[in-house]
Amino acid sequence: MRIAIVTGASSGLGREFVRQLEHFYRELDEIWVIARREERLVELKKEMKTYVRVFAGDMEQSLVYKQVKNRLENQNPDVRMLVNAAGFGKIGTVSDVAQEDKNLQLRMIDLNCRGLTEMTCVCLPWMSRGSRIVNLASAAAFCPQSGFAVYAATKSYVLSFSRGLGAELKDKGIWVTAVCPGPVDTEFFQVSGSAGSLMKESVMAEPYDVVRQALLDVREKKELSVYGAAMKGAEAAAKLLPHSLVMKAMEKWGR
Ligand SMILES: NC(=O)C1=CN([C@@H]2O[C@H](COP(=O)(O)OP(=O)(O)OC[C@H]3O[C@@H](n4cnc5c(N)ncnc54)[C@H](OP(=O)(O)O)[C@@H]3O)[C@@H](O)[C@H]2O)C=CC1
Ligand SMILES: N[C@@H](C=O)C(=O)O
Repeated sequence: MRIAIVTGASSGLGREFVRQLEHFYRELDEIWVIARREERLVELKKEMKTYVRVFAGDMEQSLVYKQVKNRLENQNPDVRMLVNAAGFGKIGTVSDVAQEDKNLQLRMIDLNCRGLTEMTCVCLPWMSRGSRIVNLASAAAFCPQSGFAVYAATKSYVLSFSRGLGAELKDKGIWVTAVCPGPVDTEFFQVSGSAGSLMKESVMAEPYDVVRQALLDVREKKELSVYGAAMKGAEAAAKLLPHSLVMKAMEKWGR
């Protein structure tokens, strides 16, 4: 049995991956979806032609990883693709965010870094030649960001982890792609707080376009998927210019 597993499938980019996977990978027998909001996952299941198996659980807790692992052990499927999309951010200085909720940034690190790593480790034994791992990093991974410091750091982790893991798995024929979008019009900003800058609003992308580009890049075994000219420019700027300069520009126009 060939399956794909998608975390963060109840909204935004994760949900869009599930929708488009059906068209990109017609040979899939099942898609396993993970998020806390079960009713959203059930809605998604109803609209899909492919069988969707729902795992409703909090990836900050251990139970859902055990449930996925048990199911993998029982069914012994071939995991053709893992999409790690579950994640969140919070706009604000480190001390402001901590004052509002002292655990929030620690939870962010837990989900964005530990959760993504744990789900990858759970799935890896069931992956084989040609399987893909797709990790949702962000353009925020390219350079530190004041006013979004913990989030940007978690996404740098995701980018670095994806590259290192990709190098480890190359000989096994398992390909890892880090997806690094700029702002995308999802519920992300309801959680993080408003994007609130003209610059961000002007480059806001649609989930459909970002995911379509990502799946094309995944097909081509690209290490990185960066959607749109603006974010390609941001990636180049972060490579070529001192980060202190990029950070100043971001502070002036970015938020
Ligand atoms: N939108 C943007 O501008 C960008 C987003 N990204 C990244 O893309 C990924 C997807 O974000 P996006 O789709 O935009 O945002 P959404 O807020 O729309 O989706 C986030 C998803 O993560 C799930 N999630 C959140 N917390 C948990 C948890 N504790 N356990 C299980 N699932 C959880 C949510 O499901 P539920 O609440 O039901 O649990 C939801 O399905 C994130 O990693 C984000 O950092 C990267 C660049 C840009
Ligand atoms: N890229 C977005 C988050 O990851 C943002 O710029 O807010």
